[in-house]
Amino acid sequence: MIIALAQLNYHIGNFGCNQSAITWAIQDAKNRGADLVIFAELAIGGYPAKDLLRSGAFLDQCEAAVVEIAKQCQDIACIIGAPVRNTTGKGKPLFNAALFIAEGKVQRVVHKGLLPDYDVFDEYRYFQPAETFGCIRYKEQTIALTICEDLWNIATPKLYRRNPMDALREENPDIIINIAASPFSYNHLRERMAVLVAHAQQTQAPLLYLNHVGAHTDIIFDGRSIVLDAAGECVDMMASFEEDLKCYELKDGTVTPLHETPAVQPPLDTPLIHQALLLGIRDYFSKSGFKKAVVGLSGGIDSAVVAALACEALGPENVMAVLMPSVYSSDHSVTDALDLVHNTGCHHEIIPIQPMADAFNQGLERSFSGLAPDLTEENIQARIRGTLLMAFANKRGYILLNTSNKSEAAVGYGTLYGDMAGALGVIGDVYKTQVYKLAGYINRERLVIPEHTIIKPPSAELRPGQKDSDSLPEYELLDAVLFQYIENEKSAAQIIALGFDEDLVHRVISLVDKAEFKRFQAPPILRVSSKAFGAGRSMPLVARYPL
Ligand SMILES: Nc1ncnc2c1ncn2[C@@H]1O[C@H](COP(=O)(O)OP(=O)(O)OC[C@H]2O[C@@H]([n+]3cccc(C(=O)O)c3)[C@H](O)[C@@H]2O)[C@@H](O)[C@H]1O
Ligand SMILES: Nc1ncnc2c1ncn2[C@@H]1O[C@H](COP(=O)(O)OP(=O)(O)OP(=O)(O)O)[C@@H](O)[C@H]1O
Ligand SMILES: NC(=O)CC[C@H](N)C(=O)O
Repeated sequence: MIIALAQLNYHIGNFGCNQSAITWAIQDAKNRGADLVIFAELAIGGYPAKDLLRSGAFLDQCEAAVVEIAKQCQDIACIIGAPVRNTTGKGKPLFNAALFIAEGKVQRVVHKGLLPDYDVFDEYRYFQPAETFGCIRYKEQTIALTICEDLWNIATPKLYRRNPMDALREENPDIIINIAASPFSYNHLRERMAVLVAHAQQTQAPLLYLNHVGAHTDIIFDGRSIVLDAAGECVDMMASFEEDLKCYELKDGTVTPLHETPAVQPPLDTPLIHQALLLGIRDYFSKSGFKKAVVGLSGGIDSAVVAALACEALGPENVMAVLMPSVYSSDHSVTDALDLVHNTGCHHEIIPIQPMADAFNQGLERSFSGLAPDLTEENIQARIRGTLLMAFANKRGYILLNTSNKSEAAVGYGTLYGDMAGALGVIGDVYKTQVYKLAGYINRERLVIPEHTIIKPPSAELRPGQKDSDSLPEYELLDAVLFQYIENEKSAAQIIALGFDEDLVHRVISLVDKAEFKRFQAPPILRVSSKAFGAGRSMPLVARYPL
């Protein structure tokens, strides 16, 4: 049996576009002699379709799409993920299903048993879990057909009481197929491979794992679909962050790629994050119908990295950098920013903000008489910049890219309605220390991020001689504590037990907790870690904590 894996970039709710891609893949698989073509979890409709799954019209379109696909599956079979209405009258209104289509109609509907509701996942909101599990048969092969999380109950401690593979293994499957929607995070890939290898080895059967590729606002799918042999050895890995279609022959319990398979090197974190952010920016723009971006360029590292990524993702001709010096801006603020403009080839404008800051301060003079200048006036500068950038967005149809990094977002080091403005947080899940690594990687072949931008001490330049280190611990230390608190979800006591200074840990945790109100108003952030701010870290806003 020849099996094609179609790793596609879907557009949530864009049925026309998804249908064309699926039709093309079915045709391509047929041309290559495939007997079966496989598409990802909830390929019909897209993942995560969220509350669109509550719309009858959306579900009708999903059903219509399945009918169209079935018509194309006369001389080829197909497995595809789709939401399916629950007609049992019990439980949630939908199943998250894998449809097995052959001879022009849906032959079997397999329901997902384990529904993730942690981190960014919210499947119990919509779907009823499967109660029973059984293999499907096709061309004399017994296939354990599973849907993403169905394979994930092997961690200790176990997340669920059931393990669908325990039932499926009793039928001695010839192959395990897993259709997935497994979002990228740089620290998720090893875990994913370990889960798949364990199943191939336990079942002693080859495993075909098919993932989505493409970004949907914050969530980025990396593709990297995986083929394992019955010993759990990796036979092939499909393209990273790109669409791909590959064919494999399944014969006598062995799966053989029908193409050259170059050796796969274990990927490094920084190049992966770089690729993920490019795809995140590109898909946000293309799927929302925008072409051009605007960025406030300060001469600092964060805006330089965001501007460089935007130039690479969208083309420098589609990026406008706005330089907005104030009286507190150093000379190098403008010269470093101009160097980046020169290195990337993007457009730029220089708008000094002092006249506007003076006008604000004069306007407030009477109201604030007798009160010493403080953060208020500093924040006015950040808000003038935010206002000007949004004016560019409004007048010229640009999208404003936000430049806050994860360290700042964590401790609330940013001004509401000022530098926190923007449609998409490009590096909001990248700690400051990782931003430097990203800058080094962007410069790997030629100088893009100016050398001086990289070596100078970070500063908000909102008052004379200001440095980030005046108000924050050194970033190496700050990021190490933040990682333990946010990604590893450790308590203050546990972090202190790791050897960090007690006062520092309490201070950092208190800053993080107190800044929840800011993150509620922040733009969506491209998720590249296992714990990003946004949907995957849900905290109460009005509450008394730390506990
Ligand atoms: N729990 C709560 N729920 C809802 N709102 C709450 C709140 N607590 C305070 N607030 C409101 O928020 C206001 C304070 O927030 P906000 O106005 O943003 O200002 P604030 O946090 O006081 O100051 C901004 C901070 O960000 C730093 N910054 C600014 C710009 C750029 C950079 C950089 O280098 O990246 C750093 C700056 O140095 C300063 O430390 C309060 O006046 C209050 O109105
Ligand atoms: N002089 C400026 N000209 C243009 N934009 C600015 C300027 N100063 C700040 N910004 C915008 O506000 C954001 C916050 O910048 P700020 O300099 O306060 O600290 P930062 O977070 O360290 O960022 P960066 O490393 O980009 O300077 C910047 O990333 C930039 O988008
Ligand atoms: N769609 C899913 O079931 C995804 C959950 C899974 N554990 C993953 O991230 O790979």
